[in-house]
Amino acid sequence: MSADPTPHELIRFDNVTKRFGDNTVLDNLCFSVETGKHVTLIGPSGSGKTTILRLLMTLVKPDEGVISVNGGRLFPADEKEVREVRKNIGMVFQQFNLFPHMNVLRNVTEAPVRVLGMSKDEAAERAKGLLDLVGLGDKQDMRPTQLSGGQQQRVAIARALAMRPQVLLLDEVTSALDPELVAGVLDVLRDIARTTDITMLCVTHEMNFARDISDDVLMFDAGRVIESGSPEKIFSDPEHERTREFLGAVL
Ligand SMILES: Nc1ncnc2c1ncn2[C@@H]1O[C@H](COP(=O)(O)OP(=O)(O)OP(=O)(O)O)[C@@H](O)[C@H]1O
Repeated sequence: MSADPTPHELIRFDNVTKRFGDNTVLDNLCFSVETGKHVTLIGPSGSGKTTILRLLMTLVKPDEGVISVNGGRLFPADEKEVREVRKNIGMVFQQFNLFPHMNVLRNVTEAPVRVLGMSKDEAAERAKGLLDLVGLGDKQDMRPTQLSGGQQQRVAIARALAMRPQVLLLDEVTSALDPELVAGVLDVLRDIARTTDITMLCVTHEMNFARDISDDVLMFDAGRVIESGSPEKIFSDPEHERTREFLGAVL
């Protein structure tokens, strides 16, 4: 298989292997995500889903293989190329990791001003639009500690979007939230999926959410994609025994 992405492929993993010591977490993994699509990774705990997102954020490096994003290389690549390619990628983590000493508006404007060189006025104007989008237009002067976990996570979503990424990585973004706060965050993400053209790659245990927003669902097991398809196909008529077992346990 050629390691060059086609024009429609925003993300491409070619024979990517990642080991932690003796533990082969990703095993010659191949998959791609087309521009504008919403793709969800599902699978048992420890199957390597979060590791995929961490590779895309360059928080860890693969041992072998090629990772491409938007036609550029993340691996193997020199630092300059990695910096350029990384600008296409935003991520929301389980923990919101907001800057506690900055108010909500500044949390959203800080990176566009510092990293993209955006003027403070332009960054503030865009941030206000994004805070409206996540339902927090009236909270811009608050500190993160004055907000609920769900509100903090919505600020983290606005902060990721403020960098104008082409792809948004979502790593179990509701798993640290109290149950009553989950729906508000997922509704915001559903809106973003519906109203923007951003590409999304999600790891989630929220199967109804996955069913709602996904164009494609990839089922992982032991570091490989064992089955992929539309949510209708994967959730209603899975082919693989491991997928049936997994869905039987979580649905
Ligand atoms: N920094 C690390 N050092 C050592 N082992 C690691 C590290 N990060 C992940 N692992 C191991 O890699 C495997 C895959 O982890 P990963 O977090 O990608 O799985 P996951 O599918 O996202 O699981 P979960 O659904 O529980 O979050 C696990 O066995 C984990 O212990």
